[in-house]
Amino acid sequence: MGNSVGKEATVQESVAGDTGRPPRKEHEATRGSAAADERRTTEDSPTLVSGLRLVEGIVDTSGSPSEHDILVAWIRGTLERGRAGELPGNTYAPIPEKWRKRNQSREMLQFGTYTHSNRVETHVPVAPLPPELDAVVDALIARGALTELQRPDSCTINLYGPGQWIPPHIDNPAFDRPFVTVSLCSEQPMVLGRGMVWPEGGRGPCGDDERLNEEHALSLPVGSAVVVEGEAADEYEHAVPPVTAERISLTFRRRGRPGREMDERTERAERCRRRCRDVRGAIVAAAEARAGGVRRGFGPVGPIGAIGRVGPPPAKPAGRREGSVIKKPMDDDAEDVVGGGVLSKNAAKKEARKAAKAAAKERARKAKPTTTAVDGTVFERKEKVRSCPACPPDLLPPTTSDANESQCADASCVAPPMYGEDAGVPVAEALPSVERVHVQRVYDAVATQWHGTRYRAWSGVEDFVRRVVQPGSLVADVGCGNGKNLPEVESLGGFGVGCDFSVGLLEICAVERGLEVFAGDATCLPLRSRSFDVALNIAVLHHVSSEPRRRKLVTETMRLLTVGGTALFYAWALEQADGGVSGHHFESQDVLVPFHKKAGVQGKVVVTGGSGSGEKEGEETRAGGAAGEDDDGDPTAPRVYQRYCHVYKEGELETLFEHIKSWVKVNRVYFDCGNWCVEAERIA
Ligand SMILES: O=C(O)CCC(=O)C(=O)O
Ligand SMILES: [Fe+2]
Repeated sequence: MGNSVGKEATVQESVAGDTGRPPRKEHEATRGSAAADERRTTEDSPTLVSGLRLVEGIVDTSGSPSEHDILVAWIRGTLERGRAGELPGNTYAPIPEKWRKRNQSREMLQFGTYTHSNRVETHVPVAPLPPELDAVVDALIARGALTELQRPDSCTINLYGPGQWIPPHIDNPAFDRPFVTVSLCSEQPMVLGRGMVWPEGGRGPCGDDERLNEEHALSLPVGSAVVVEGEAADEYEHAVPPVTAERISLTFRRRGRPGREMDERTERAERCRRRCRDVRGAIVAAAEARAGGVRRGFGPVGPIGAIGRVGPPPAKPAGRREGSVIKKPMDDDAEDVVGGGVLSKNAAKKEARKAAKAAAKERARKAKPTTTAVDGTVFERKEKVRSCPACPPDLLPPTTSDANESQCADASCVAPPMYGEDAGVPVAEALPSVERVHVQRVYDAVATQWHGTRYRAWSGVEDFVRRVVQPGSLVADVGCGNGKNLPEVESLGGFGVGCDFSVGLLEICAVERGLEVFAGDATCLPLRSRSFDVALNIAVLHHVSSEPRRRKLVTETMRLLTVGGTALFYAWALEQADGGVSGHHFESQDVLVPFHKKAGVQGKVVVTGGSGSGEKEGEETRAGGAAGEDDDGDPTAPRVYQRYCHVYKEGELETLFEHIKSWVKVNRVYFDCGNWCVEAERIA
């Protein structure tokens, strides 16, 4: 779909105001419901919204009938079936009377998830995404509007007749970002703003705070997709002013995992997150400094669209002022709009409260010296203030004595040093060539393809995470790969820090998932002892080529934990059930397992240098072999790579914990989907 479009689609690039770069002339913007002749370009415009991208040509409008015509015919036919009561559940829902009165009476079809007034109602059945909409999703992914990881599971179809509109709202945070709206039938504007109030589809009274009057409009061409994330999704409301001609929009969203709703639990976690940010910052900064590593800020996260402010600010508010809050007429039943009326109303109040608070703070600051804590509390600077007054004690920064601790209660154990590199073994030299050539470089070379098929934590890992991670937990993912274990951690309110030696995979973690990650050797971690509540070591041990290094990896992972903290280890088993998930059969414990890189999949840049035997090995096994900077010209050519694996016999994995038994207890050993697994706890 859309691939055969003759005209080249445009993807807006970042023109975010704070970059200091002038905005590019990319797309015309129109003001609210204004006529097309009032159009201006973004070049006129000093104020920009980040987090918007426009991708044209998703649905092909050429030919007769075009893809567009066929899709529209299918939507109209489906609507008829809905009106006739032939669709399951609330796939078609009758229009609420209040909406009809305000000419908000656009009709809707919903697939995958039912929402009403912006509330997600999972108990109400609707039809799943049909193949006709799957095809649009495929086109969105093929064109890079979304990644496979962001594949939507829900779609709301809005059918607007002339004069119909959708009021300002913020899409429910239970839906992941980005979400995407595809436009059909006629080109109409979408307007973004803060504190917008549109009681009758036109602009209503706003506060006299300039920011509350901010509005930006983006014209949405037929067949295009607008991709909404970041500020555009969560800081700004969006709305569709009364349309001038029939319009159909398809809004594709992906329902986040439970816990994404703005419920009490999320807010509590958010408060804790703010308080603990300095603790986390210190740990990650230490890791970054020591590893010279890769973490958030790796680069711009894809092109960020932006549109300009259009036209002068609207007239002063017609509402009456009560204190610092503007009372607006016409917003009594605002919660009946698509959902955003509530948010609009609240946003205005919130902004006014915020302004008053900021002014009070400023007065207080001028009056006497103060310190502002991370949770926003302002303290008079009489005595030294701890920045984390209500934090659980185990989340406070380690004290000096902790920093100097001897790592192990029992001198006979292998006492882990404070930082791995304190052992005096530089990481690059310590990495055996077989691991460099047949593990690190292979993952670098196949990272994109690898990521495409492994985007979610294994269910056993997810169960463990759900059991042990609490809001505010610090979680180390040692050998984090493409970061698939950490989103669950974050959705539970935990803070994840990942480490891997494949920069190709880390780039995916940082750029696609926005995770905190750094590059390093998992047997030699630049992280402080006893600073993490939970550690994950998933599918790492089977890539370690000697028993001393396997023990070291186990020690290093356990060293990070606070006393009472737990870690989960997964490693491939020699014993694979026939037809098991991995589909592997191993002849011996130390094996090279082929990975077939498909044609057209670009490998990541390999950054590892070195001139050890590893490179030679890479050349020797070239035909079916290793990956490295010695790859021949075409990085998109199909190729078979060999990954080194040591697969574990029953009973072997737990032996790796024996040398640290005075401070580590193995609580559970089990088999899961072709892996031997250990849950271990730091007890001293
Ligand atoms: O119709 C549109 O363009 C926007 C639809 C929308 O915002 C929604 O359904 O949440
Ligand atoms: Fe929306």
